[in-house]
Amino acid sequence: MQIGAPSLREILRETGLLITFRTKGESGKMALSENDYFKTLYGIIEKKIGDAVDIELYHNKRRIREFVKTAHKKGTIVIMSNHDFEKTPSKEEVIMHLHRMIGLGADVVKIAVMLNSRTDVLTLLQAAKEFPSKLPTPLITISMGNLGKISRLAGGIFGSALIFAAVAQTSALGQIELTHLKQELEYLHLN
Ligand SMILES: O=C1C[C@@](O)(C(=O)O)C[C@@H](O)[C@@H]1O
Repeated sequence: MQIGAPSLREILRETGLLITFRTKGESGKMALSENDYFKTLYGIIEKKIGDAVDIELYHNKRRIREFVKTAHKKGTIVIMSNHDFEKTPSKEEVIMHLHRMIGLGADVVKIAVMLNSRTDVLTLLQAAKEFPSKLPTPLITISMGNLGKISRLAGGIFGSALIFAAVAQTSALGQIELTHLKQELEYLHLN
């Protein structure tokens, strides 16, 4: 059964709802023209479908800025995201991407990168730890891949504010199923 966002809103009640349209360019299912991408995002905030909306950093920067302003006027939180499905960039690059998102007005900044070695997990956690905690902007960092589960479980200790979990189907490598994640965090006292 598929549930549309408006009825999800009713089911979730007080629980925050983040709406994401993940484009093919960032490993989603559908490629959209730049116009259609922004049209979709504006539709989300005009209809106030969610409490927060995801916008991908790689789109047109002028349009991103305009969108963020409108989203704020409509009372929607903007999570800006960047995905690298091939590699983990250097710690400096990760931090630079996060700062770019802040510069574009993001309320929450998010980066998900693919790991190719154990060192990559450490690079990402280190970037999260070094990202200035004085900034009010919450940060989400994810290492994708099986070993990246460590970053999902321990990210909070290093400054990451949110964990993505799977309910029916995973949408990224290393994503943990929700009931397992809850149990593991409770068991490890990491929640
Ligand atoms: O932004 C995210 C998080 C994610 O990249 C993850 O690694 O859990 C998976 C994406 O589907 C989702 O949109």
